[in-house]
Amino acid sequence: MLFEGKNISFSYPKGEDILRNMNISIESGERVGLIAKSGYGKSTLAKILAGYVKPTKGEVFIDGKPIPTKGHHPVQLIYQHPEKAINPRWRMKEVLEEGGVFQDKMLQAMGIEKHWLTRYPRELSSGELQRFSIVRALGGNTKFLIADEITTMLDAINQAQIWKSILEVVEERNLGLLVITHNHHLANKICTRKIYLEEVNG
Ligand SMILES: Nc1ncnc2c1ncn2[C@@H]1O[C@H](COP(=O)(O)OP(=O)(O)OP(=O)(O)O)[C@@H](O)[C@H]1O
Repeated sequence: MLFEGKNISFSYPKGEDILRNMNISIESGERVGLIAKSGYGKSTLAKILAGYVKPTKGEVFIDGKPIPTKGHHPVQLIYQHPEKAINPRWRMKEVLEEGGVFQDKMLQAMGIEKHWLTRYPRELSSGELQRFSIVRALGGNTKFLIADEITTMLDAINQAQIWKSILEVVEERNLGLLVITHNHHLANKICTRKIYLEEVNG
């Protein structure tokens, strides 16, 4: 499968253009690092690619067709701040079910303890919450995964463990992965290709 953002431009109301005619493409099985300095528009691009925000110009395609707006979105975004992406009124089991049926082995791989499932988001740390948003994003219909600075709140050991588990799933299911980061070391370790947003933004 081929995932493409074509001629994407974007500006927030009353703001200047953040993205200008930029193009990006990712094939299944590729792990692409998207690197740019803070405030350059990485998270904005992530939201556009995952269908949360409509670009001012341009479109997002899978295999040459616009992505359907209904049903499970094949491109799933994991945010930097999980608390912004999780309904505070749901217990964690319901949060996970939003992504479809989840497997026990995924919970284990992400280091999620069974008794956390009956807790509310406020009863977990950000690192623990992030593990849930990763499992939710890896629901069965996901074909491409966008990880937007997802492990910045974790210590080095947990960061390595979580990335190892994500990469196992990505490889097993031949998913395409976009890793948004300003950490060159992480990108070098994980990615098969790197894109510098400053270079591709027109
Ligand atoms: N909802 C919004 N309304 C107006 N401006 C916004 C909004 N969200 C972000 N911006 C501005 O758009 C620019 C790009 O923001 P974005 O979050 O995409 O950058 P980023 O590259 O992901 O930054 P960081 O690495 O610091 O997370 C920033 O200057 C930001 O202040």
